Amino acid sequence: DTGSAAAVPIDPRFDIAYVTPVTIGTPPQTLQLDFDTGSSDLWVFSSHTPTSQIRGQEIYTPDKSTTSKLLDGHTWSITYGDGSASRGNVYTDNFTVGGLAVASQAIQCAQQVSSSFTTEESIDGLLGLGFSTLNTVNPASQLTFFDNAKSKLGSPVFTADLKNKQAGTYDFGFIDKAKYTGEITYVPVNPDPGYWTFTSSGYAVGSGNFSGSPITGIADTGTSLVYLPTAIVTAYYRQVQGATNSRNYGGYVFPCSATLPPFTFGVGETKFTIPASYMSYAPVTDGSSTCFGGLQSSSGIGVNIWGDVALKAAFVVFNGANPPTLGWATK
Ligand SMILES: CC(C)(C)S(=O)(=O)N[C@@H](Cc1ccccc1)C(=O)N[C@@H](Cc1c[nH]c[nH+]1)C(=O)N[C@@H](CC1CCCCC1)C(O)(O)C(F)(F)C(=O)NCCN1CCOCC1
Repeated sequence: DTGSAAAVPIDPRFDIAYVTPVTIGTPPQTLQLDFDTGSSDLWVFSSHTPTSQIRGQEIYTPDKSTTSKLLDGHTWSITYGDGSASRGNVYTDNFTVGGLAVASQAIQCAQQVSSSFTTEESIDGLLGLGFSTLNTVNPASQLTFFDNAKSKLGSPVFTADLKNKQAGTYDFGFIDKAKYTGEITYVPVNPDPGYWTFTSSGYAVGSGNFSGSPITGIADTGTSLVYLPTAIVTAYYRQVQGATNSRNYGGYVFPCSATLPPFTFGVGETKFTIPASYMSYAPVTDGSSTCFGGLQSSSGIGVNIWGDVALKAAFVVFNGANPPTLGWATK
């Protein structure tokens, strides 16, 4: 079997996140989930979420599904890097993504979500595509959709083709040659503690020389920006007139009128260039002439993160074979 579904930016102005339609239960209930390779919980706004915490999101109502089953005594609780959090109980039910079906997928129903989830009306929940070791369900951790689907897939892979300010695609079980150019460069993945961790072969700022220093980080579709070591980030913003590291805004900002250099990163012998237009994330507040950079320092995070700003510049194969690998191709 295979599956293919659109990854739609939640905001047409800047790519903060992407959502993908999924169906849950019988008859099918459609929700828009944020596919996140940086976590491994599949959780949804639900009939168990207090109405005071719901603001326009679609919800999953297990009682309306003839195939839902309560996973008795199981609970979950997750906190993300940006401090947002959610927790609740667990059902199993039929689940499909782009025509690919899993019979009894663990569906984590939110009984509590933090305010940043309530205010993000376009996200009805998350679909974790990290390794199942990161799943937070107690007393028995649950498998991700990808791990449940793997045995039905022609090839144990999913691919991310995220795009700038337009809909991209998540494919499951096959690699679409029409979505990339040249050859796919595969690199090893360290699946501990549960992220798609790989090592980039180096970077260049603008037309500067390529520095071949290895950068270990995670490929994370659920993170908007790129977070790299401070030395790389300061080298980049040294080339941006008026750039400063703002404590007030929590990162590098610059005049929106500034000329930005592109940023190149290596995977094996292949070079990927993030165009300057991706490197300006958004005005710090609506209408401001100060813009927040798409490249920020990872020093406060503890891990380097290749988020959407970088992933949009490539076609990425998440190969769930044993051992897992990551494939990168230009497009
Ligand atoms: C708007 C912005 C300034 C660019 S932002 O940084 O706030 N963007 C958010 C994503 C977002 C989307 C839509 C609306 C609002 C926010 C962002 O990039 N958040 C990262 C920031 C970060 C990462 N690290 C440090 N800071 C994050 O938490 N991403 C997680 C998924 C997000 C969570 C909020 C809602 C959207 C999806 C993540 O899963 O990708 C993660 F990997 F960063 C993470 O936190 N993974 C949780 C890993 N745990 C380990 C223990 O076991 C359980 C799982």
